[in-house]
Amino acid sequence: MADDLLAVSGLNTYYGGAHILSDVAFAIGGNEVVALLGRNGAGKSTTIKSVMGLVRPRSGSVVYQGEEIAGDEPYRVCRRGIGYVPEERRVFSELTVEENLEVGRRPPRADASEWTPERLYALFPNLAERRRHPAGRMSGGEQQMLTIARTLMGNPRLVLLDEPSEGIAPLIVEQMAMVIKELKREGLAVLISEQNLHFARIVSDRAVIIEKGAVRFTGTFADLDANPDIAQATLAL
Ligand SMILES: Nc1ncnc2c1ncn2[C@@H]1O[C@H](COP(=O)(O)OP(=O)(O)OP(=O)(O)O)[C@@H](O)[C@H]1O
Repeated sequence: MADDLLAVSGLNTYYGGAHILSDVAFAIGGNEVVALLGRNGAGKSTTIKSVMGLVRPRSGSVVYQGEEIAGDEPYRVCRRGIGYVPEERRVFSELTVEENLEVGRRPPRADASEWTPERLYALFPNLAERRRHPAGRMSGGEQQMLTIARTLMGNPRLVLLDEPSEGIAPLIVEQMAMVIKELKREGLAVLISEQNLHFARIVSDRAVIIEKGAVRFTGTFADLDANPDIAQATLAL
């Protein structure tokens, strides 16, 4: 659609000779939260990495704000306004929380209010308390929060979150859900890869289910509930 912020189509990605993504297609509207669901190894991370330019798709199209970006270098994709939070939390463990945030700082966008450390501390109170602590001493969930906050310091228009709730304490998962809802209120678009259907349902507008590297379902959670066989067959429930 013309008003899609991101439109992926016919995406085929290989690791060596292994054909991982087969004609993957989906779109994200300008202020939409879309959940990319699928079992372990379904191809969620590979899809996100293909959008981000971290793996180069062999064929297909990734159109962002009307421009083809498939195969662009990751730093170029980032400069266009796409923020990426990888599955493995990568904080600079020797640096403090506030120093980690500074590492992510990029110029503000003309059409949105700038993310500052103070705004981020309001959104992530745990980080505020630990702003002068080395990031490596925080819990896994707090490090995940810091990775998201650092990505927001880059003032992205679209955020790609790879399995943000994985291995995180329930209380932090709840905070994460609040954060994603806040990003939507701020006008951002979010693509979130998840195995946790419950979490995805709380935070997302729509679901895209991927199985063995191919999209099996695209629709709302109401559509998904109306077809319980799909979730049963494609998700680890
Ligand atoms: N660097 C790599 N080299 C070769 N094969 C890979 C590589 N990374 C992933 N794969 C394979 O590609 C397939 C898709 O993996 P991917 O990480 O995209 O899945 P996923 O849906 O994100 O699952 P997970 O929950 O495990 O992250 C899997 O079969 C995986 O083993």
